[in-house]
Amino acid sequence: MLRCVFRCLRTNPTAGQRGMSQSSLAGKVAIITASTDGIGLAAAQALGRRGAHVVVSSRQQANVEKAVALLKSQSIQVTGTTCNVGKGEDREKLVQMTLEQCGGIDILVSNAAVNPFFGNILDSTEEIWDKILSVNVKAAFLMTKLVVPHMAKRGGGNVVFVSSVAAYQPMLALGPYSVSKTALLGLTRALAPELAHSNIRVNCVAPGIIKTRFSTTLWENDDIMDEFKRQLCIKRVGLPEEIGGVIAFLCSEDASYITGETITATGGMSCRL
Ligand SMILES: NC(=O)c1ccc[n+]([C@@H]2O[C@H](COP(=O)([O-])OP(=O)(O)OC[C@H]3O[C@@H](n4cnc5c(N)ncnc54)[C@H](O)[C@@H]3O)[C@@H](O)[C@H]2O)c1
Repeated sequence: MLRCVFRCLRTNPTAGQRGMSQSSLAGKVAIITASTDGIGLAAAQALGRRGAHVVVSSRQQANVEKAVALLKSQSIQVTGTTCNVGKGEDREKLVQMTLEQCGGIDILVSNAAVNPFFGNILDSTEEIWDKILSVNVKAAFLMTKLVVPHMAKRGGGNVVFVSSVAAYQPMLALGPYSVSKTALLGLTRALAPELAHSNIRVNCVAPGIIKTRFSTTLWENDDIMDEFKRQLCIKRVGLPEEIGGVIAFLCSEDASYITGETITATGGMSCRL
């Protein structure tokens, strides 16, 4: 047993043992879904600044082109394509293009999400549930399933799901969306033990209220924000880069002993299931 452990340590040295910065992602290839704006774009910037080649995507070609130009202007290695994560052929195209243009896949950040419904949960329809679960949960799993064999070929990798503080305490009028985000906590825990054998870590980040287009109705409303601030230790809305940094940490060797976990980044809101 001990001999096996030592052999393992010899064949899998940590970044520190290899003498490189543990937060460096040089040579890594990272796919980030819905990454032309908001938290996805901030994650691409954080991963790219640490040396990863980032593959950005979203549904609109014009948005992809804009994000690629921005990242290039920041000296980040970047490739872009359109991808609707709800469509199987788009997911496959994204993976195929990454393999052809970047030679492999080391990181997946599953960030895309929709929320087409505000209201009492009992007023939500089957169509709404299908849409929310399909994009927010099923596509996250199916993207993971597609990239895992390619990560395994490279000797390991990292998957990060983007959940929400709403996973812990469903937000008023956001019942189905909140439930989809709770499902991602479960998906993280279900995948981590299976993928540990392939040296793939699976983690999740649960942001609080972050200033992006997605949450405009929350942070633009003073009454809602006053109520939220009462629950916060850090009395302000979060910024996309404050989540991008957490994602990059989870994908780095600094987090080499972390898997199956969700990191909450909420400005100190209490999060308990
Ligand atoms: N902003 C917040 O306060 C907040 C808080 C907690 C969690 N989140 C989560 O962070 C993630 C990113 O959101 P954001 O706040 O950066 O907003 P955002 O609007 O910039 O990002 C969401 C993106 O998902 C994209 N998207 C939706 N359906 C898609 C599909 N089928 N295929 C591809 N892309 C699709 C949208 O076009 C949009 O660009 C989401 O998962 C969201 O649930 C956001």
